[in-house]
Amino acid sequence: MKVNDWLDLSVQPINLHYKERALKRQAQLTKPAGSLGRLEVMAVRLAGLQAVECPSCERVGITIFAADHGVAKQKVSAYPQEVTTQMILNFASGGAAISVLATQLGADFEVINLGTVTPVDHPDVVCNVIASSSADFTETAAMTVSQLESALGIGADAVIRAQNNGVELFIAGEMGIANTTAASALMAAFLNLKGADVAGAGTGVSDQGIQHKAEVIDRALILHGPHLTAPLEVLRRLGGFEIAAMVGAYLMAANRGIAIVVDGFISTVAAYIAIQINHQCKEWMIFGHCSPEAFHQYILDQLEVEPLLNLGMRLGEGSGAAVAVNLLRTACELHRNMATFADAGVSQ
Ligand SMILES: Cc1cc2ncn([C@H]3O[C@H](COP(=O)(O)O)[C@@H](O)[C@H]3O)c2cc1C
Ligand SMILES: O=C(O)c1cccnc1
Repeated sequence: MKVNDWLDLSVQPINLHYKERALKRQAQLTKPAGSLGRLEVMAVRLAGLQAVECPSCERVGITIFAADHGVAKQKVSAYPQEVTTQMILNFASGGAAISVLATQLGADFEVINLGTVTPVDHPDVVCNVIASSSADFTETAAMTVSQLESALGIGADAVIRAQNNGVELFIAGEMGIANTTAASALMAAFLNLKGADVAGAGTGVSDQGIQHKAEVIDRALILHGPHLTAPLEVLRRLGGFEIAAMVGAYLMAANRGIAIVVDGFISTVAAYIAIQINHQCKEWMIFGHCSPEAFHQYILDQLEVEPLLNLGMRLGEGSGAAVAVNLLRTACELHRNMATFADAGVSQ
């Protein structure tokens, strides 16, 4: 798909009939009205998304999009660039946090390498290499138009595969050393802010390191300034392959009608971009958690969404979203299995 085709991708409407039926069911369950709080809200929302009275979150699909960033050479991360490749191998061999969480959830788990400086060779890693890295956006655009199109398409294809495998809930995770700098730069461009407003600790850089990140972002904003207008052009200039793949995945999930659980800071920036392209796709997004990464809460506020969890998690990989699936499963179990007042002979 060409860049402009992404702007025309439709978003599937929510099924209001099933949402209404789920709401009526909730009213009949043996509890004071509203007493299960957001668990009720989530079950009803999922019913509208899945077009069933009793939704299910048993079939979860987790795809990790991984890529290196040219801006890493500006020393914006607490970790060296080769960690991207090392973690890809760790995802595939089961040792990463998201690998453990995916196993716990019984999720379909896929790792896609979109381009790393240190090549990856592992039978369980899907290699869709666009280039060895995105370009350093303090010097030039992070991606060419064709690289952006490839990345968006790789994300979308992952969702189509997940749907063909019967996935009910999709999580995009990311890995890419320096990607908090890219995510912060993207938000500065969208919200017309300065580096200092958006830069955070990422993997754990010092206060001085955060100041340096802010300066790197400011340099990029000056370089690309006049061109930072259309959302996909902002993404092309300041993003990265894995962030673009998440945008493509979210847009395709909304088009095909698959509920999404959004993860932390970087994923939320990708969700924000997808929403800038088509506001309706927000309906398909459940925000899993809030990361302590500076500025995550601000974006969630801008989007007027309330994440399910706030556990101080600042890992990425899709990990916060995966933990939130447990709550969604609980919401679905209660909705499906509680007795009604009539069944249990309880006075209403
Ligand atoms: C061992 C390790 C595992 C990770 N898993 C996710 N990230 C997270 O940290 C990176 C972003 O932070 P920054 O912008 O500071 O580089 C991303 O790759 C993100 O997913 C990790 C980072 C490390 C070091
Ligand atoms: O919130 C996140 O997703 C995050 C924060 C810091 C580093 N990596 C990921």
